[in-house]
Amino acid sequence: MIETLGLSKTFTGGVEAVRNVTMSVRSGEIVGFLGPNGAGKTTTMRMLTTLLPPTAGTATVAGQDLLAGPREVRRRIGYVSQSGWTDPTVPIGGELELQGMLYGLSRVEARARAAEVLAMLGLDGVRDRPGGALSGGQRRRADIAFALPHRPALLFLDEPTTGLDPQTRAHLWDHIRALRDDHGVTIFLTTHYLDEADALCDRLLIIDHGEIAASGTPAELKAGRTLDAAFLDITGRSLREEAGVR
Ligand SMILES: Nc1ncnc2c1ncn2[C@@H]1O[C@H](COP(=O)(O)OP(=O)(O)OP(=O)(O)O)[C@@H](O)[C@H]1O
Repeated sequence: MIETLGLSKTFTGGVEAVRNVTMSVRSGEIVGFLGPNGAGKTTTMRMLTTLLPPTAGTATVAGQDLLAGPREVRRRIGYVSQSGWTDPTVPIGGELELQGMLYGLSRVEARARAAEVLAMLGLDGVRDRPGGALSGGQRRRADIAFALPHRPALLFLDEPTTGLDPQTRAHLWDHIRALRDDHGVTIFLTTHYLDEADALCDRLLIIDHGEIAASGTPAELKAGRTLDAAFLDITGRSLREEAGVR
């Protein structure tokens, strides 16, 4: 579902945010992309979602060449950024219908698809509420709903559970699992919560200083340690942002 070869991004000014990343994500997996602050997670995700051009390397995303067919890639993926898309002032059901029409559905189809997506995420009861009148967990699920009207095969989630309480996070994991189990959506997500990575993900990729530092199932990476201990063994203990490392 995702194959990259030597994917790299150097920003103007010389910051090598992503260096020579070669990785793969198989269809039907939930893959967690972990790394310290500034490691290159969001930059990688923005390249894979066509929002940022790579400076080197190639990638195939959802069966399409990223560089040759970015529009085709966009048709086949959904992306939820850290800040989300939900407008606090607009009722989510109507907004979802509009999104569906933007993706080329007729009004009738868009209404049916909006109802389907709201049901998938347990939001049927709040379809007439504006984003600002939703709880934190409902709001994050609405953010995900806005990435689904066009039935993407692959969903990118950038820190989907940041700021949610433990109960709400666990509830969101159930919805993310159901997207994969019941609707066949492959999931690629970033998180700083290692308990979440352990509980939710089939496989983990750890990026550090722009390079893949480790990959494997949670059990393989842990190898008898906690995932926190494994993460610190792999990425070291130096602070990143304060130290201005790069
Ligand atoms: N537009 C930009 N111009 C210059 N440097 C950038 C730009 N965007 C990101 N960077 C730098 O690239 C590096 C990787 O940033 P990125 O946002 O990909 O990290 P991250 O792993 O997502 O971090 P976090 O966990 O804090 O969200 C950092 O050093 C960051 O400062």
